[in-house]
Amino acid sequence: MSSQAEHPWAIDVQNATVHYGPVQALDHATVQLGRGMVCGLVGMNGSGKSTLFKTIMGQIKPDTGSVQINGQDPQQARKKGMIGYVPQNEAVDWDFPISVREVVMTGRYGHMGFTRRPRKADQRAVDEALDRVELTAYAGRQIGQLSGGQKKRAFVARGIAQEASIMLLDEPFAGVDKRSEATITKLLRDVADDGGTVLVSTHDLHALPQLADEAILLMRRVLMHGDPTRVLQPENLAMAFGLDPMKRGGQ
Ligand SMILES: Nc1ncnc2c1ncn2[C@@H]1O[C@H](COP(=O)(O)OP(=O)(O)OP(=O)(O)O)[C@@H](O)[C@H]1O
Repeated sequence: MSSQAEHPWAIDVQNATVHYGPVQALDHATVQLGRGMVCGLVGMNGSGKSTLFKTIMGQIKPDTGSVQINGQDPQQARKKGMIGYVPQNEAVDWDFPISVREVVMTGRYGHMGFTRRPRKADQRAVDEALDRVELTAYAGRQIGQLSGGQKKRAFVARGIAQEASIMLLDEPFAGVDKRSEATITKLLRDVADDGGTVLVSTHDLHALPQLADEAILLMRRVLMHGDPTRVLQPENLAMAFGLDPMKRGGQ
């Protein structure tokens, strides 16, 4: 990671504005994240969280501003396998005929070259990632034939096998059992402890201080970015949600 470490920010989004036709999804959003940390991304439905992820991955080019990943163009960074992504459930075709193991193996494509033929190191990385998310016994199963929590863990395993230094997770705790939540939370901490950068959107505000070192409150623009406990102060949540969502039991 020496060349990456020369750049002060792993994720550097400056003044990004994104429109879908007439809908403005991001409004001059600036997000700068360092290494060795987990950052929670909080905002109501439609506040631009998924759009921010797509912008960081280079899937969307903002109308204004700039995006750099470890000092590089985001599309290049993604091609090099720097960014692991756990999508929202809705963004995945769960009927696709692919096994859990094959999904995790797609994380190794960046390591394989043109042939995409897995070598021993790739097989080992996939085995280890499946073990860490406790899905070894489910490796041969079609990806749709897993519980909600197991599906999320499979995509987290893909990011681990990829050895991505940046992990983006879009609501990994939605519809997830406690065991999966604990496993995923621990793995994200491990990624951060290894010097990685984790950005995770969540509606579980109660768990945020345990999960994250920093938090971002998004409402098309960044309303606040800082210590999770400070960001979660009722007056800040009222700005982002209209009323105190902690009293509504999350969301
Ligand atoms: N492909 C699209 N075409 C048109 N509008 C879109 C598209 N994707 C998102 N939007 C709109 O952009 C805004 C931001 O959407 P986005 O999905 O980024 O929000 P979000 O915070 O991730 O929401 P949620 O919590 O519901 O997942 C919303 O108003 C949404 O309706």
